[in-house]
Amino acid sequence: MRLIIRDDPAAVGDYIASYICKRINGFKPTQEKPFVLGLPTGSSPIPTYKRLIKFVKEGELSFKNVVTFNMDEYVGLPQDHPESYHTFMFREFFSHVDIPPSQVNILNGNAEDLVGECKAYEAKIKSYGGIELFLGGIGEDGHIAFNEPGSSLSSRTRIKTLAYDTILANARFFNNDISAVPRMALTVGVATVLDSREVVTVVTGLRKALALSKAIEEGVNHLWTLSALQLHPWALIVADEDATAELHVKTVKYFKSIERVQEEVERSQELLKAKEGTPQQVGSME
Ligand SMILES: N[C@@H]1[C@@H](O)[C@H](O)[C@@H](COP(=O)(O)O)O[C@@H]1O
Repeated sequence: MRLIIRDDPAAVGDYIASYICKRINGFKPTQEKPFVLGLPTGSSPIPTYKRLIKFVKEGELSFKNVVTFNMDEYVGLPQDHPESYHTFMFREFFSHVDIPPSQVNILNGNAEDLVGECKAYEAKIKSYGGIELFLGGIGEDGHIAFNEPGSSLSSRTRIKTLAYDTILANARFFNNDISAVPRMALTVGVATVLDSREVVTVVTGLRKALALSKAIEEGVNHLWTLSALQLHPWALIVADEDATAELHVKTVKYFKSIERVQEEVERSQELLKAKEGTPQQVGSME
C-alpha cells in the first residue's frame, strides 16, 4: 500500500484527480472497452470532483467511454431528495462532465426487491469485467462505502444497517436532525472493493485521523474495514496533513521517503528516455 500526504484537502483533490486523469487517458478507453470507475460520495471527494470537472472543461479528459459504479445509497430516501446519493452525484459531478447518464450506475435504495437489486449490481460490475479503479472515502469509524465496523471482509453488495456514529456524522446533511437520517443503506461489500484492480482512497481532516492510523498501522480488522486494503495488491491512500495526526512520526517519514525515492526513480527514467531519444531526434534533424 502507498500513502501520499499532501498539505490540505485541495491538494489531495488535485493529486487524485491528476492520477485518475492519467489512468483513464493511459487506458485509452473505447465504447467496446470502457474504463470502469468506482466512485464515492461525501465531502472528502468534492475537491477531486472539482478538479476532474476542470480537466474535462479544459479538454484534457473525457468521460464518454467511462462507466461508473457508485459505492452506496440510502434505503428509502426518494431519489430526488437533496441528500440522496443520486442527487449528490449529479449535482457535484455527473452534470458537469460528458458522461452519458446511461453509463452511470447507482444502487436503487427504493427498489422493491433490495436483495435482488444488490445481486444485479454485482452481476453488472462483473459483466464489465470488474472495476478498474475504485475511488473511496471513509467514515470516522474507518468504514469504506457503508461497510460499518464488524462488516465481513468478504462481504458483497448488500443491505446494511448504519452505525449510530455514522447516523450522527451524517446528520449534518439533514439539518442536524438525527431522526431524518436513513437507518439503512445499500452498499458494495468490502470484497467488491477488494476485487477492483486498483483502489484509491481519500482521507482528509482530523476527524479521520484515528481511522487512518488503525487502517495502516495495525492489522487487518473488521472493526476498521479500511484496513482490508492491506490485502489489496494495488492500493493507494491520499491523505492531508490533518488526517495524519494519529500516525507515528516514523510512519509519516517512511511513506514520505518512499514517495521521494519513487520521484527520483521516475525522474531518472524520464532522463534516460530523453537521452535515448536525443540521437534519433538529432539524426532526424540532420
Ligand atoms: N457512505 C459514505 C461513505 O462512502 C463516505 O466515505 C463517508 C465520509 O463522508 P465525508 O467525506 O463527508 O466525511 O460518508 C458516508 O458514510
